[in-house]
Amino acid sequence: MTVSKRALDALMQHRAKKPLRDMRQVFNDDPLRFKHFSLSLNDLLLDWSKCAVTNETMKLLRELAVASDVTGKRDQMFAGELINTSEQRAVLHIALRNRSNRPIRVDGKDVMPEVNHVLTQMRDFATGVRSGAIATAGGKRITDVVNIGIGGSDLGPAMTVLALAPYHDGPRLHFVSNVDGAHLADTLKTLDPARTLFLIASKTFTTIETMTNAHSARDWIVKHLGEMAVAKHFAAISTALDKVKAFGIGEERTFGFWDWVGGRYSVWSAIGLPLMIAIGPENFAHFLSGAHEMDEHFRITPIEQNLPITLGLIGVWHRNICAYATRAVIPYDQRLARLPAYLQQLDMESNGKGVERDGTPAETQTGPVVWGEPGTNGQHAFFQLIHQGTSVIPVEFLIGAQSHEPGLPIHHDLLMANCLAQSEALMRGRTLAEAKSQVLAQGKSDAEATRLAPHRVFTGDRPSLTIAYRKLDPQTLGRLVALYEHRVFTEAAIWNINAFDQWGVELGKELATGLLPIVEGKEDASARDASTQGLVAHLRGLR
Ligand SMILES: O=P(O)(O)OC[C@H]1O[C@](O)(CO)[C@@H](O)[C@@H]1O
Repeated sequence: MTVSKRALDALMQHRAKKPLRDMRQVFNDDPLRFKHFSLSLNDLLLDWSKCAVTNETMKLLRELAVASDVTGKRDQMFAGELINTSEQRAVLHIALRNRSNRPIRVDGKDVMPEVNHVLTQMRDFATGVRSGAIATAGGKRITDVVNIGIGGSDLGPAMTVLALAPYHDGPRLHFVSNVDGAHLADTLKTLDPARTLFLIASKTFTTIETMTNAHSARDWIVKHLGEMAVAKHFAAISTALDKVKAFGIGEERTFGFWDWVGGRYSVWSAIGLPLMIAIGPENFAHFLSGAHEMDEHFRITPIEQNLPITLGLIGVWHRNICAYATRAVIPYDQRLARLPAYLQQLDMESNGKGVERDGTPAETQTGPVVWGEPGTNGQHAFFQLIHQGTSVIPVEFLIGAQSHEPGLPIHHDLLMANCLAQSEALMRGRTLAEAKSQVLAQGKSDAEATRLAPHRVFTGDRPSLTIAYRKLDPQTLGRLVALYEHRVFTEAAIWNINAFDQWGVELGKELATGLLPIVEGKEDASARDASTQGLVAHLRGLR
């Protein structure tokens, strides 16, 4: 048995002793509970006091972190070691926001000069587009920028552009990701080709969705403005510079990055160009600084005070010890509406793994299902199940103290009150006796109250944690995203899995390639399974 397995077993035995039963009582007994189970980095606070953990739990979780060598693995990442072992790659998104400029080496070579070079190239381009100095083929100002990409080449910029809408003073941004022609068609309908710039974002420049959308966008420009216009209406972001060239995009409009940047960790690279165009280079630099601040915290802070490590340990507690299969991320911040989708890729593509780093089957459960929607909307949809359903779902609330809407103060007060009320309700619950007296207070008979009360019982003791910050500004967003990245890292380190490959997306891609000629009617489906054959026949019959 490995050391970390032993540490997990110790946690299992600890929980079997039911260290905490009634969270209401726990809070009554310990007025300092919030103080003991919260941490902060400047104004960013993590409160996990409403999770069913004790000092002993935290001690055992920290021992698990030590047994799993979380800090040793973290140091390997920061040192540029090839920790993505199935692809023999370093993992250095932290270099992209290394505002200290401390040398970071891969194979002995400092990557910072290249990182800074691309940042300068991005800044010049973004400034030119924003000021009008970089214009379209007809000399017109660019009013609309369309990012064509998918996965990490879409979610990062799309999530952050929405999150930082109050700082958006550049051209309008649009995001096309789905190969469904509806996505591109609906976007193009709103645009003037003479004023539109396309950014083709693809790490590999081979992703079928992106390349199909890119070619269709190219056809649209050629149809309206002619072949010569392509050079002025396209730019590319990729690690595959030869493929970009073959597409017809010039070197001066190509923004590179490197194989040590994973797609889902790439918003800090040139993939963040749409964000920089939207909010300007200075605000983009604040976004990077926020992440760098979290990196430094993660890199040097002891486990006990380390926010990402603590968040990861709580994740492991819920996933492995309490056996909760999912976790919900509920930002009480409408502009973080795409954060759950972003975190789904970050978390589930990183930690949805069935084998350990050496290829042997994982010894424990790995990544949970991550899902969510902004509050308060979620309250009127799925919160019923979170409060009274038969599955326990740990919730992660995010809330800012200040909004960007000073003219609507009551809205933010209501938002905060709702966020706090939800976590309180999950923790406190409502007993049968309380439910019954509530019904009685409404003037119902005792018999009626006895009949209705069970429907109004909330078991309580449902775990949630809250991440609170001053305001969703670029710096804060940078900190938040980096916090979640390092949380995913911490969990992967404990599960001993490689968080930086994604072989699980390959099979579907390969089969789609084989199915295309069948869907097109160029090949027959007889070699496929009966279900696939039946579906092909049905769909083709309806065409
Ligand atoms: O940027 P690319 O190479 O087009 O890839 C897009 C996405 O596809 C994946 O490789 C698989 O879904 C993601 O990891 C990546 O973010």
